[in-house]
Amino acid sequence: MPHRVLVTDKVSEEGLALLKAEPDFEVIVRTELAKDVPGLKAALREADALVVRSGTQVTAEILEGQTRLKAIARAGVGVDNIDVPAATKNGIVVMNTPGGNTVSTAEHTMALMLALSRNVPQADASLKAGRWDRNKLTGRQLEGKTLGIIGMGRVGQAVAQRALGFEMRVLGFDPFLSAERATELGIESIPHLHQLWGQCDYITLHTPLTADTKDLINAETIAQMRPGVRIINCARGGLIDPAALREAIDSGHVAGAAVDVFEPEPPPADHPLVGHPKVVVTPHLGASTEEAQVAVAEEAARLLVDFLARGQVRFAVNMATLNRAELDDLRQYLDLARRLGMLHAQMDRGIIKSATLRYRGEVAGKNTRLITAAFAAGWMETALGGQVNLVNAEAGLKERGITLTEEKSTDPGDFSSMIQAEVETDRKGYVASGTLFGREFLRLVRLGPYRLDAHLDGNLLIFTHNDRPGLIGALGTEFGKRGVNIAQMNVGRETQGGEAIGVVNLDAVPDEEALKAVSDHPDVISVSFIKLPAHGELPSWLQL
Ligand SMILES: NC(=O)C1=CN([C@@H]2O[C@H](COP(=O)(O)OP(=O)(O)OC[C@H]3O[C@@H](n4cnc5c(N)ncnc54)[C@H](O)[C@@H]3O)[C@@H](O)[C@H]2O)C=CC1
Ligand SMILES: O=C(O)CCC(=O)C(=O)O
Repeated sequence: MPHRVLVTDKVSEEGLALLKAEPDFEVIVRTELAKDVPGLKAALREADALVVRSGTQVTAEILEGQTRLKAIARAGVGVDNIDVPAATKNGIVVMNTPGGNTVSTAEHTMALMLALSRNVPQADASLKAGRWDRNKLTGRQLEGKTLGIIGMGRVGQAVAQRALGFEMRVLGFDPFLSAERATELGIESIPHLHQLWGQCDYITLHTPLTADTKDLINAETIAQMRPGVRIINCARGGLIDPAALREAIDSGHVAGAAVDVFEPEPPPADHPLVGHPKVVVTPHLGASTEEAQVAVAEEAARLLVDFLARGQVRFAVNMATLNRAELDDLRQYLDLARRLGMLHAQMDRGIIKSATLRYRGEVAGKNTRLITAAFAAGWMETALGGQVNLVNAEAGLKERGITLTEEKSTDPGDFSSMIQAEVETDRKGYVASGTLFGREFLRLVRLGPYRLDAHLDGNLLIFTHNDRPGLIGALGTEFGKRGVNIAQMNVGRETQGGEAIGVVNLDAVPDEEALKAVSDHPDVISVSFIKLPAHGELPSWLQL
């Protein structure tokens, strides 16, 4: 089946051409679905990936129960139009294309700053209306003025460089802006936002919209600003309380504003800022240049080709970056951790509270975060089936209040690599450890207090028992009578004649009667039947 990519916003032809040129890709452009929730939901049931800009709202309702959809590529930076937690919950990777539209957005910010300072839109409108209003339209120079930049990421830094070219004094506020980087850029780093407001002639916003940045510009922060300040927003509409800004412009405290972004988009006709004579507005044009649109569309296309055809994850906002080589290197460990998770899930030892993954030896030097995620995926797979994978497993455990902890030691111990998973429940903790023999064979080497060497695949019958002669033979007879062949058998004990554990790999699933016959044996203490994937059988998220 070809990889089907659905595109619901207008993206440049160059990006679509890259996707269409791939041998096993089918591209369907349906921009009318951007505003059609039931239509989009239905179309996604038949799609492997979705490409959007900011026009499509990808809500939890749309993502719920999507089993074929694997990836969403945002041709742009902001993913606030995508419900990322809902995507994570449904195992969908969300990727964006940072960088491709940085310069365009920074240039648009400068264009708005200049237009605002020199009354360009008002002058244009007045001359076209037949007036020659030279006296009314006197502006201000940027040179020597202080610009405050909130959000010193890609766009913020690009704006800083351009503003320095206009000989402005530039102040930057960003929790991730170090004093060294600020010095390198030639700007001043402001440690606390409250120190920035009163110093600026211009304030420009370049942060994402988050709970912290929502209504960052409000009546209270505006009151701390210098009279005559001008405000520019090319980031997200929700960063400004529009009613508060309008009031401050009307009172003269704020000299004017330039706004490219709104909440919602398009803004309603009675939006407090849109019709105001001292506000310059553009319809979310920051990234709308030929160059930026080609760059982000091509990058989005490359992200999807890399992901769907080559198993490489780049610029994911809800998953650790994983490339093919890393996946190839980690695959056996991921498989081992997943099987340990599946084993724990089926042991039925009370209500799960937490798990600790201990990595020893060579594996401790690998990307254990992913291996832990694979354990979590295996752990929840029995309960949640195919809905769970590397993207959503850890978040799924967190949602359920279960904590995952990692411990690492490069000391190899008895094996060159060992993964130990200890699960704590309301009853007691339980440990299972696994290792790799060669590159291919997954072994269970510890279960509870017992050392073992059991195959970690297929049908496993695990039974604790009194270490007495005759039990193993009796068990073989019971299974033999029912035509269930024993493929492997492994026994572990702490002391001769004490309590012991047996792990039997069976060629077929034993029926209830066979299991009952085993548990009824006077020397058997407990019996668990565990179903693991066959040797070499991988879930789709490990087959990329
Ligand atoms: N108008 C348009 O067409 C475009 C708008 N954008 C928007 O511009 C914004 C910035 O984009 P990029 O620079 O590419 O993103 P970025 O991720 O490179 O930079 C964002 C910066 O904001 C900082 N930040 C987060 N919370 C903050 C807070 N409370 N106070 C101060 N700084 C904070 C982060 O530390 C980060 O350095 C995003 O919201 C993006 O969606 C980006 C491109 C085009
Ligand atoms: O797709 C667009 O033009 C919007 C770009 C944007 O806002 C972003 O990249 O965050």
